[in-house]
Amino acid sequence: MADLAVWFEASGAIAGAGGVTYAKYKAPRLYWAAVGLPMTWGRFAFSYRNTMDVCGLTVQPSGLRAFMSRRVARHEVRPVAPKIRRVRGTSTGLRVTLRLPAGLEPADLAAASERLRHAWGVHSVHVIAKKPGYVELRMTGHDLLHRVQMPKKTAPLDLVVPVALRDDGTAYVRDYREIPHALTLGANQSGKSMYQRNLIKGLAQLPVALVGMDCKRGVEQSRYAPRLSALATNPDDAASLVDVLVAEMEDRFDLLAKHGVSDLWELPEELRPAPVVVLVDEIAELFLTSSKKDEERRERIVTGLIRLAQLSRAVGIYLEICGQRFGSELGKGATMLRAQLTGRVVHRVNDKQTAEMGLNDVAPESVPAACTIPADRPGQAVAADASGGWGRIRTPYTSVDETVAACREFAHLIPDLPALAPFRPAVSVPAPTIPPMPTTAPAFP
Ligand SMILES: Nc1ncnc2c1ncn2[C@@H]1O[C@H](COP(=O)(O)OP(=O)(O)OP(=O)(O)O)[C@@H](O)[C@H]1O
Repeated sequence: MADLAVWFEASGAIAGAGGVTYAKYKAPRLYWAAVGLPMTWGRFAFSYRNTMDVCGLTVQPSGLRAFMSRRVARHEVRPVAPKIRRVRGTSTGLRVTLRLPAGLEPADLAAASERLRHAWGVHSVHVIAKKPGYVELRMTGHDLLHRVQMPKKTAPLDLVVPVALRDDGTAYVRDYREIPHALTLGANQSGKSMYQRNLIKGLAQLPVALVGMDCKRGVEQSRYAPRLSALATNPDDAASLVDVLVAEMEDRFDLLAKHGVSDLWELPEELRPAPVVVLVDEIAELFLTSSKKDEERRERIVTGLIRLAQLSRAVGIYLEICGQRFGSELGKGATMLRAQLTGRVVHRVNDKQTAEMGLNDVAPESVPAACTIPADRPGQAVAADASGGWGRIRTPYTSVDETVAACREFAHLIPDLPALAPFRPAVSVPAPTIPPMPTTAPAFP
């Protein structure tokens, strides 16, 4: 009888351990909520003081404090660690707000983040400077970019579009008012189109005009035609479209001058023209030339794009440029245009030089991260901007059908911009579903 009880206990324990291991790999969120979070919280609380000590994240106490400790409390003077202000568990990790003592700065904690992650047994530790004197440690329990699940309550709003997930569990958003122009780079099959697809799905829901330039005969963008205000599918049309956009920009500046304001957003709402987002699919196609005539066209396009990139932010025209490479090999004007595109997203690249083209001028320390994106992680990228900040992101998988459905659903949001009307793409109406032929003759009464 006793043997039977031991056998039941042992098999129960083995089944439990098996279940926990299974959950760890197959249902990491569940595992984190049930096992990972309480264990990590406990380990953090128990070892915080010592970990800070051994990681060199403490400072010598001030003279007064040392005096008080020795004379009043009569105990040994200990170095001072950051004070814990708040600890909060989330569905993917643990967040800790710390008050820094004088002498420590956020960069000190960021430099020790690899040591902290090992000490507390978590997947990653990110250090975010919240306000002067405070930092937030964002720990994640597992690799969130393995299977991307966007945080709840992320929806496009104003001119902010959630496009991907950051590896600290927050949403990576494309905020056009903060970073007006951006460049997305990556090798073949690295996930550039998926990035654009997520972006278009989000932008489709906002009251903005979407302008496509896809000189690969429109294979990528023509399916989004129901929501596009304009589409150019060859370099000649692209040149004319760029001319129209430059003229639109000049008209908008006239409008600003007439009302004595310097920015589109300062205009009263009823007078404010709709923002325009220009999505260029493969930038190299606009730079290529094979004859003298092509060179004139290229000059027109490049000069127009540079003017837009330099001036159009104030009038609500934004550039979103995508390509495999974007360097001086594209010829005159390429690096000048690139310098104006201050938002950067670099997917897997074939060579270090491409990563440097995308990141060296904004966040050079992120180049190694872009060079080590594995080939089996399409959609993963390094996102950086002119503030010097950077991070790892990955887009969620979004099918073409989902984006096309969003374009159809929000087709009524296409703003009225007469200048773009000649470039409005024809929308193919889906063929009506014909009911199958009856196999037997209908029964007549
Ligand atoms: N975030 C993601 N999650 C899962 N699969 C993805 C993700 N992003 C891209 N993929 C897949 O990777 C493949 C390549 O993606 P995509 O077409 O976006 O790459 P690309 O860089 O545009 O390629 P190309 O330059 O050859 O057109 C596709 O099969 C796509 O479904």
